[in-house]
Amino acid sequence: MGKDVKLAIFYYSSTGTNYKLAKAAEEAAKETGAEVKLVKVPELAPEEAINGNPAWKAHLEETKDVPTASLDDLEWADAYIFSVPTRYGTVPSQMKQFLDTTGGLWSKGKLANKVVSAMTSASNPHGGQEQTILNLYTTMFHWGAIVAAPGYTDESIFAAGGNPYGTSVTADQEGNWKEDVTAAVKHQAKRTIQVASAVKKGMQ
Ligand SMILES: Cc1cc2nc3c(=O)[nH]c(=O)nc-3n(C[C@H](O)[C@H](O)[C@H](O)COP(=O)(O)O)c2cc1C
Repeated sequence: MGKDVKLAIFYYSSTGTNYKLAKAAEEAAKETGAEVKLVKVPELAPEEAINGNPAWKAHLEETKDVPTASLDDLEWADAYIFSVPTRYGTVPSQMKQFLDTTGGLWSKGKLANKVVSAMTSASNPHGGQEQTILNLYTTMFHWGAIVAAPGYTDESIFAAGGNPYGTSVTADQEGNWKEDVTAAVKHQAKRTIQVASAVKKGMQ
């Protein structure tokens, strides 16, 4: 189903939850036969903030070999999945900084018709997950990308807390998930690829 699709998964994670979400999406995407890249956006926080949180420091060390996102990844892929933690109900500055470097691609129309969806995590069940995903999608609307939100297109979405905008998980301080959202992530990844494949064929 996805053999004709190139997917880039862009994530930011301080303590590992969004890395885990991104990895689950990567696994599902590979099952479709799609060509998949998993990339992290650069860390921007000062050393003292990172060193003050052992989980943050450990996660950065654990993922030091994950390739760093580039504008070429945006141009290369037909479809994107974004995964970011909720920060005061919105997108972390690390991801925003990456998005704010896309003006050159945008002005050449290179981001139009890319198929995208997004995921997030937060500490509280109503901590701003939906808002974060919608804020992320605002940029994608400006790109002329096609947002392939999961809606309620699969049973797994209900078991994952029922966020139709994109999979979200509530995670405690230790990173334990309050809901098992793996099936919803996998459905979302496959659906993003399925829509991307249809768009790509339709545009040819
Ligand atoms: C600066 C900051 C702001 C945050 N804002 C929220 C928030 O508005 N609502 C919420 O429920 N959790 C909030 N959190 C918690 C994170 O969303 C949560 O720890 C996230 O799941 C971590 O993801 P990660 O492990 O991928 O970094 C915040 C955390 C930080 C450090």
